[in-house]
Amino acid sequence: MPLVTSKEIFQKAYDGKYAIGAFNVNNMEIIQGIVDAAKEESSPLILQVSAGARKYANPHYLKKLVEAAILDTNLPIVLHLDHGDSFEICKQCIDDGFTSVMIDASHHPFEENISIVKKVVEYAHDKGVVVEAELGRLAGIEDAVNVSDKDATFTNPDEAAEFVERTGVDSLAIAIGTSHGAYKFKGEPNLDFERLETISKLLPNFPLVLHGASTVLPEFVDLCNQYGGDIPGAKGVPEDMLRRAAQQGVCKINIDTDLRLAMTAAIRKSIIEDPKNFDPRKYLGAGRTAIKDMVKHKIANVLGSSNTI
Ligand SMILES: O=C(CO)COP(=O)(O)O
Ligand SMILES: O=C[C@H](O)COP(=O)(O)O
Ligand SMILES: [Zn+2]
Ligand SMILES: [Zn+2]
Repeated sequence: MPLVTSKEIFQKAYDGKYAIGAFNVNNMEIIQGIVDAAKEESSPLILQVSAGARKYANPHYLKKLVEAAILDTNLPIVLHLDHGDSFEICKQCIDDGFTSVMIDASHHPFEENISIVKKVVEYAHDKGVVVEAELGRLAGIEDAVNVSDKDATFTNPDEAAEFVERTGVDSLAIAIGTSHGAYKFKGEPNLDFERLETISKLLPNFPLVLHGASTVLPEFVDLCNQYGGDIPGAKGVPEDMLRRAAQQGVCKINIDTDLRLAMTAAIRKSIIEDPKNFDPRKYLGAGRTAIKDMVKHKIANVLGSSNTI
């Protein structure tokens, strides 16, 4: 099966009130862990590549690894650019065969965001590629940019409706209180579900996207810390809030931090518990299994996309 766009997958998810996981990929073990999990769960999948991942792994390697994953599994896989910050990087990925790109011009003023997104939409749609944009601004670390809490802004529902209408974008990332990374809340976790409800009412039958949606499961933070890590006070979005969001028009849920924590915990544990080992396959293999288990858990127990192919 060739790579697919998210169009039909999102429509089914919207109607079925579940969400598709968009998982960040950076190397072979991460890709294999995610894809094996989706295969066992019979779930569609979005593999997303950030600019940082392209820099780390070399775009050609990542593309070929994703192609290998399809050969191996026959799964419907969307290859998506995460947080493209310019028309140029979106064009590059479209020309490289990505089936979906995110143009994140959310740090620009409203009108400028619209005109950058329109340009990407025009180029992408012409080539059968779908586009995600962002309105409002999440706090946390995105590539090299650290958005402070005071610079973060929630999505304005009326602007969201106007933005979608004027850009022709296929999906929209919204800011309702999530943030990137492992430190999402200082106090009790809280998302603005009223705002989400208003946005989804103004945009019926339109797929919304939730970034910064890792749960930061305490057992994995504890495991990292138990084996020499130093990750104090990490906190994420509770799983029941993600389930609730999936009922309200959120069709794509972005997860990176939870994979990083699971893989790091497993590798730390493997290295410490087996000090005589110096074969990378042992600890990277443990990391890959941890990714697979985490993704299976997400698909089956949080996103609800098992057996939807
Ligand atoms: O939104 C993300 C990637 O675009 C990832 O979010 P997390 O840091 O919560 O995993
Ligand atoms: O949005 C952020 C993702 O977690 C990607 O992170 P990265 O830019 O460090 O690859
Ligand atoms: Zn952003
Ligand atoms: Zn993101």
